[in-house]
Amino acid sequence: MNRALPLTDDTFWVGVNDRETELFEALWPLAYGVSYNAYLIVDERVALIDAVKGHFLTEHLGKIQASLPAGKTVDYLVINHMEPDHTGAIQILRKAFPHLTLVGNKKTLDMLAAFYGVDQDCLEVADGDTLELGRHRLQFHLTPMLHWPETMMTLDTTTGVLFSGDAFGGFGAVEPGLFDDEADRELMEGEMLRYYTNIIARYSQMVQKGIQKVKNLTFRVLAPTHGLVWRKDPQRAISLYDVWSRQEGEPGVTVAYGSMYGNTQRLVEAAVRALVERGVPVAVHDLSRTHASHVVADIWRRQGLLLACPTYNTGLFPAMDDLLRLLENKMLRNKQVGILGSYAWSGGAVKAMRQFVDALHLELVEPVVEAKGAGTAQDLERCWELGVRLAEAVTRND
Ligand SMILES: Cc1cc2nc3c(=O)[nH]c(=O)nc-3n(C[C@H](O)[C@H](O)[C@H](O)COP(=O)(O)O)c2cc1C
Repeated sequence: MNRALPLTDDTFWVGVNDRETELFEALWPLAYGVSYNAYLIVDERVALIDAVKGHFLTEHLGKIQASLPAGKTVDYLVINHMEPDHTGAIQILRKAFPHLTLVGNKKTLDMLAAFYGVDQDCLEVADGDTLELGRHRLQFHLTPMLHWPETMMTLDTTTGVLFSGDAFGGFGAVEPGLFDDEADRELMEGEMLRYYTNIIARYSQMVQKGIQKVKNLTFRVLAPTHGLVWRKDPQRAISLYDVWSRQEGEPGVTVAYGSMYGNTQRLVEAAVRALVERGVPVAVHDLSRTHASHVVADIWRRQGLLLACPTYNTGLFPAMDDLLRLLENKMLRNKQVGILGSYAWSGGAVKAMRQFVDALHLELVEPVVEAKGAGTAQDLERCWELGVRLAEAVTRND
């Protein structure tokens, strides 16, 4: 989208779509791109709410200039979040708008100095402070760890637009629709879950605190720094983040497995068959083929988890090791977990998966199956039984 889009009479989306970056944070694939949302409020004094990744400055500046009435400049840049995908263009923006004042809280200003050597023309704000632009009144709400320590939200109390920073954001470029009522909601909500699980999930408790804070605010449009702007149903975005941060899964099972030569895969198939025959929704991911960003999102979505891999050099198959470290870092909770593994002499993978389940206080669903090589008929029977038990576990509260 190469033009600014209005949210209200005098508030414009001046963000950009990024379809060039392959990996967000050099880690997470962007199959549908990502947007860096920035907003311009044109009043007696003009405020830019957040900016974009430095690489996209030309397009961003073009949109700002197209929205600025003749003779006006940008007076304030409100920094809700310091991550460089929103601040990378700050030094050039300061040159383009020489009277620009940078608005942030104490932690923002500390990071501004550290990231860009900027300590002039800054306005420090605290929780609840306001800034008058003329007709518009901005109110700042600190929301630490959503998703960095300095993150805050800015509420325009005049128009009821809540600029929420990374909170309630999602992956996915907004070219096919900036607003929730014009976009492919299913696709964008899937990308939102992937954003949540990959970027925000570790701070789920802080998300809960943020949601409590947001519930006390009066607003009608929710405008995050990535993904859709919610003007029709902002509560939908909040309820999605609410469910994800409480780690309430749907009644289904995500299977994450690794297998070099097919032995573990056969064990998995027996368990999956039992689940499918009981009508339990199952998503199966071969960790050697599917990027962890998708696997983690699916794990978050469902109540049940089946982990399966062979022993590799006395421990976990490396792709499983990576996945478990990620889940540990994201503080996975509230899952019912089954474990399967294959080995040839010492074993080790099953023990490590068990330790993971114990360390995260997840619920282990028995039987745990550790088969030697291809496994016996009894091993396959036990895998089937595990599938039955998992099905019971994830549907017992239905
Ligand atoms: C590189 C490599 C390392 C392995 N290390 C171990 C090991 O330390 N201990 C063990 O019991 N089995 C080990 N195995 C054997 C596998 O765990 C076993 O063959 C298993 O059945 C393979 O399952 P898969 O067909 O699902 O890949 C290793 C196999 C490979 C290829």
